Amino acid sequence: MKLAKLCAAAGFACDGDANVTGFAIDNRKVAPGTVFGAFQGTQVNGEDFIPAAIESGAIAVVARPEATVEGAVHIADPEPRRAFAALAAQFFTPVPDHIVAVTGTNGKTSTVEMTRQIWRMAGERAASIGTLGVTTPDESVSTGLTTPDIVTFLSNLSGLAREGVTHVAYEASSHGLAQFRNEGVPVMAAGFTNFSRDHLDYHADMEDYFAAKMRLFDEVVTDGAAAVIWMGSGDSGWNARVVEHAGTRGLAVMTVGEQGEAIRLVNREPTQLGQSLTVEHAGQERTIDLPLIGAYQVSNALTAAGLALATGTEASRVWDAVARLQPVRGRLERAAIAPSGAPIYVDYAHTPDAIAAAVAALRPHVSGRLITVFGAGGDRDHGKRAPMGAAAAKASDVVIVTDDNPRGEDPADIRRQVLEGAPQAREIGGRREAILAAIAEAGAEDIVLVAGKGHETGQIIGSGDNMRVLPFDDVDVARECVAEIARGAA
Ligand SMILES: CC(=O)N[C@H]1[C@@H](OP(=O)(O)OP(=O)(O)OC[C@H]2O[C@@H](n3ccc(=O)[nH]c3=O)[C@H](O)[C@@H]2O)O[C@H](CO)[C@@H](O)[C@@H]1O[C@H](C)C(=O)N[C@@H](C)C(=O)N[C@H](CCC(=O)O)C(=O)O
Ligand SMILES: Nc1ncnc2c1ncn2[C@@H]1O[C@H](COP(=O)(O)OP(=O)(O)OP(=O)(O)O)[C@@H](O)[C@H]1O
Ligand SMILES: N[C@H](CCC[C@H](N)C(=O)O)C(=O)O
Ligand SMILES: [Mg+2]
Repeated sequence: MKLAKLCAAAGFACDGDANVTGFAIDNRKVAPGTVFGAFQGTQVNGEDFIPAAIESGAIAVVARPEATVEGAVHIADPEPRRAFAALAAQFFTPVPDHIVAVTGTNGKTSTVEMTRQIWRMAGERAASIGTLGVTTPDESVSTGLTTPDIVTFLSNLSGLAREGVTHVAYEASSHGLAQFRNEGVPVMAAGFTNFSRDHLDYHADMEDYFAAKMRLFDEVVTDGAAAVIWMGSGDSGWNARVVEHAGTRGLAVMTVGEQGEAIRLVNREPTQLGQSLTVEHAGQERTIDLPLIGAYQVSNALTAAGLALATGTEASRVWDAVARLQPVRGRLERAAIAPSGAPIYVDYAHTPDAIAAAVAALRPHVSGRLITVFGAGGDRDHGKRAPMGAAAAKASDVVIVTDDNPRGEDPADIRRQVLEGAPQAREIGGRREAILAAIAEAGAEDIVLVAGKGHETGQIIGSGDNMRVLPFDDVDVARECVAEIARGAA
């Protein structure tokens, strides 16, 4: 496509009859004919790479008006990331017809994954994009980030459309929203799970973090899109504020939950293998046996149901699918059974709220003690560490504080900060040793919860040039520890 035509389609004025061959935000990925996005980042200023990008064949550079661009067209915009997204979206077409996005502090991955499952069971060709990577009807590929960079995101979407995928649910992280990493495509429904402390290393405060998430409703979704918003019984006022944002934008608001109007959770009874839900939708009350444990998965499943309904999936098919949902990898996943008989669960809880939710999910199933093993990630929000400790200590019987991706920090320092919230907890630095100790001590009536890493397959040690990722998968390690204890006992 010619540059001028692309600009016009995106609402920019620019000259150029050169053919655009691609888009890049890293000068090392520029090939002849590329449009280069030069952004000021947290590590370096992308504008410093403009000459190198032009040297490699960039025909146009999207950058702030004050940046210097010589030898290529300067597409100047005070918000170059947004402008770049708008342009690139004209290039990577077509995209699937039914795109929905989910934001919130916890539950995004679970909700997009469940939305994908519901669509698939209803007979659609569906995919999801998020922390677990890109999951299509045929395969799953990791991207390394929850919300990939804009070029990867848009090229994935057009690639999915080429493969015949018609329905996509993607996870919109606050980083992704703040950096315009997921713009330009028609989003027909947006979901909101919940809001609580996280990422205050990146966002100035809770209001700033919330404002990043609200861009999804204020700006990213198409006019008239649906807004599927969880409204639980114990929610903080944040969810009501999302309803206000959606209303102001004129979106079709669907509230879901105990306080929901479109989908109302009337009752929830834990059963041995899941929970029995009474749900009211479109004037009809239904009982659904959800084959998953934990109140938090009910929120995610019903939000996913709302998104599927908002994209036109027939109600009876949606509710049938909810009753057949498969567990999401690393979210209350039962990894193994200890030789004593105690089940060992792996969960991705890495915020104070998520730890509280994971512990609460298991509590009704424990007749003995709940033994919780977890740590906090390095080079991330320090202020969430003590509250994570407190959340674990409040509702567990035994807490073991260990390591979780120390990155560039001293792991002992991170543990000390977590222990400030859980002074009675035990400290065992090595994650394998901690998991082994928990399983070894668990009796037949106990449950072990290993929180924080979920589906992750590595422990990140060091940063910058010294960063190493040591293979580490909580599910595998739990199984190995069980085998080791069984061997020792034999
Ligand atoms: C803090 C953060 O979000 N950083 C992300 C951001 O980097 P940045 O824009 O600050 O980039 P930078 O490294 O300063 O470089 C500035 C610009 O110069 C360019 N550059 C740089 C070097 C060079 O030689 N040439 C060049 O052109 C870069 O491509 C970039 O465009 O954009 C990059 C490209 O999209 C991301 O890879 C990078 O993620 C880093 C690795 C990261 O760890 N991000 C985490 C915190 C993150 O995004 N997490 C969220 C939230 C998870 C959740 O809660 O679900 C996620 O969505 O994954
Ligand atoms: N609706 C919810 N309410 C409270 N806690 C939840 C909810 N859903 C998930 N959690 C907790 O958060 C953890 C992470 O869930 P999930 O991966 O779905 O969230 P996420 O928003 O994608 O997280 P991330 O921001 O890291 O990508 C779960 O393992 C669970 O402990
Ligand atoms: N085990 C992880 C979870 C990280 C979740 C991710 N979404 C983030 O905060 O970037 C850690 O703290 O390292
Ligand atoms: Mg996620």
